[in-house]
Amino acid sequence: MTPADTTRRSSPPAAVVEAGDPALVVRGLRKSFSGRTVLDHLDLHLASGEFLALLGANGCGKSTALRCIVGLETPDAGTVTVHGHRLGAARGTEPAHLRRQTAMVFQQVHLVRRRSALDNVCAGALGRLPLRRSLAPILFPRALRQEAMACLERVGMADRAAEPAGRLSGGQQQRVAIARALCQRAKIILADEPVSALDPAAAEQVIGLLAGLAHERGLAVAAVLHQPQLALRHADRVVGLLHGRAVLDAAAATLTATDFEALYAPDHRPAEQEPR
Ligand SMILES: Nc1ncnc2c1ncn2[C@@H]1O[C@H](COP(=O)(O)OP(=O)(O)OP(=O)(O)O)[C@@H](O)[C@H]1O
Repeated sequence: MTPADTTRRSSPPAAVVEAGDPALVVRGLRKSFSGRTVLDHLDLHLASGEFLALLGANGCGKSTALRCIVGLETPDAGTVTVHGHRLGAARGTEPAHLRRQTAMVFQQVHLVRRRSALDNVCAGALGRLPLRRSLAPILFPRALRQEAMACLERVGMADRAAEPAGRLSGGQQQRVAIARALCQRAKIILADEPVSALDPAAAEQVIGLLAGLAHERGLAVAAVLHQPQLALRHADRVVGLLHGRAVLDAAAATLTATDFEALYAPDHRPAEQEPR
């Protein structure tokens, strides 16, 4: 099967179409590092209520795509539109409430290990707290603590709220990181390999949780995965990247494991390029 054979442009699920404007639209995203093309006119869209799995071989540009979308990298070209608002290429210029609409969850959870799970979740709201309130956890308002506890409840971690994050298992820490994204009140969650360090049961739980947040809360959720079977079980739609381009974009229900072979075929792995 050639990469072209894997290309399927299908409509998103009916519920997604009814949700109206996509939460996130990426058009023509390009990014090079030292003259080496990593993203090559990448197009991507994500609707509210949709759980999208982003797959592809090591080095095909998945993380770079998410990092460009949230502004951790500056794309060379292309546009990112969040809920109808086009974000600037030089990020940080858009209103803070727009920036907060998108939260990123990483494989490395970036929790403060010695602080409680609850404090870590409260930290998701720092961007909307007055500065003096955000300086010390003891100043977190009561209402915020209640909201953070509700977020922990949603991810099944309320009973560990007082536990230092560093004492939790990898899967539990990942769930706390997702609760922190909820406390940010993000409408879009982008998860970069959220389960790569987890055992199969914990991975299933975390991916099921992300899918649930999309389907039950109407969040737009995209996760980079290295497990096609997880994607097939939980995702509404799968996008496959090859050399920084989306070569597969199809409803998960229409795919089988063989549809992913071209993404991982050795001769299709990113080659060392001559700088352009
Ligand atoms: N800041 C950077 N500077 C230079 N090169 C980078 C930088 N970030 C990423 N790259 C390169 O861009 C390419 C794509 O990296 P990226 O992390 O996006 O791939 P990926 O698809 O997420 O891979 P993996 O599945 O291994 O995490 C790689 O060759 C990587 O070395």
